[in-house]
Amino acid sequence: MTATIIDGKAHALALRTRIASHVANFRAAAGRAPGLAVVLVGEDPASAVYVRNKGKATRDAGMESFEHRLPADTDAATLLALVAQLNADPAVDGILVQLPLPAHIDAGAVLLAIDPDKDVDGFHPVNAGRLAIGADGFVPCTPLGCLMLLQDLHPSLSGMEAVVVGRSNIVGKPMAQLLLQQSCTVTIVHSRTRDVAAHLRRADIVVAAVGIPHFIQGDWIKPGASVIDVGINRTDTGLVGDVDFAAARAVAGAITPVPGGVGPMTIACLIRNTYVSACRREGIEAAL
Ligand SMILES: Nc1nc(=O)c2c([nH]1)NC[C@@H]1CN(c3ccc(C(=O)N[C@@H](CCC(=O)O)C(=O)O)cc3)C=[N+]21
Repeated sequence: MTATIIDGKAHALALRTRIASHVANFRAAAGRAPGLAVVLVGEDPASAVYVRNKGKATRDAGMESFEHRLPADTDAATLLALVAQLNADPAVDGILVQLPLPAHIDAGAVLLAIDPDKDVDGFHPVNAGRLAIGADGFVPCTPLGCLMLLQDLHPSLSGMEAVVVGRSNIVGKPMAQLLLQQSCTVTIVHSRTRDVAAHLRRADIVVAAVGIPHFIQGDWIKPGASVIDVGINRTDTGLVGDVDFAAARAVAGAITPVPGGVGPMTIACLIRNTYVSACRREGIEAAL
C-alpha cells in the first residue's frame, strides 16, 4: 500500500479562496475590511519569513494587515503598550504576537495581555479554557488546520483511535481537545511515555508534533492510518517533519508531506479566525 499524499497547499488555497469571497460580503455589510495586526520582535530570519507570508495571505484575502516590527532589545513595557493600543483599535480584529519572543520578555505575560476576543492565535488562557469546555472562542491555527485535513479524509472521526505525539500548549494539547470533541479516543504520548511505538501501532490517526526530525518510524504506523506531520525541522538535508516520511508512506493510508502539508493550513486558519473575529465584533453571522 502506498499512502495518499495529502496536499495541504491545495487545501489551504481552497480555504483562503473561500474566506476571501466571504470577506467581500463582510466588507459590503460592515463598510470596512477585517484587520489583522502582526507583531514581530527581533530579526529571527525564519520568523521574518512567516510574518511576510502572513501579511501577504491577509491582503490576498481582502483584509488589512497591520505589521509592527520592533527591535530585539524592545522592553516588555513597550510591547505591552503596543498590545494595549491594538486591543483598543477598532480596525484591528485579530492580534498575533509572533513567537518565540526574545528571552528577556515574559511571553506568557504578553499573551495574557491580548484581548481574548482578538486572540486569533487562540493562545490566551481564556481561549484554552473555552476550547476545553467546548465554548466558542478561538482555536489555535495549527491544530485547527490538522483537524480540517482529517475531516476531509474522514467525514466522521467518531470512535477512531487518535494518538497525539507531543503535549505543547500550542499544538499537542489543543489538538487532543479537538479530537476529543470529535469523539475520538485520544491518547497523548510524550517524552516520558514508556512505549511510544506500542501506542502508535493502535492509532487510526497520528498527529506528530514533537519537533524531532524523523522521530516516528514507519513500522510504528498502523496499516492504513492517517498521519498528520506538524514537524517543521530545518536539517542539513532541508526541511523535514517528525515522521520518517518515506517509510511511513509505504504503510499509512494518507500522510501529509513537509513542506506542503500542515504549514500552509496554519496560515489559512489564521485568515479564517480573523474573518470570524471580524464577524463577531460586527454582529454579522460568519459564513464558513
Ligand atoms: N504567534 C504565533 N503564531 C503562529 O502561528 C506561529 C508563531 N507564532 N511562531 C512560529 C510558528 C510557525 N508557524 C508556521 C506557519 C506556517 C508555516 C508554513 O507555511 N510552512 C511551509 C514551508 C515554510 C518554509 O519553507 O519554511 C510548509 O510547511 O509548507 C510554517 C510554520 C506559525 N507559527
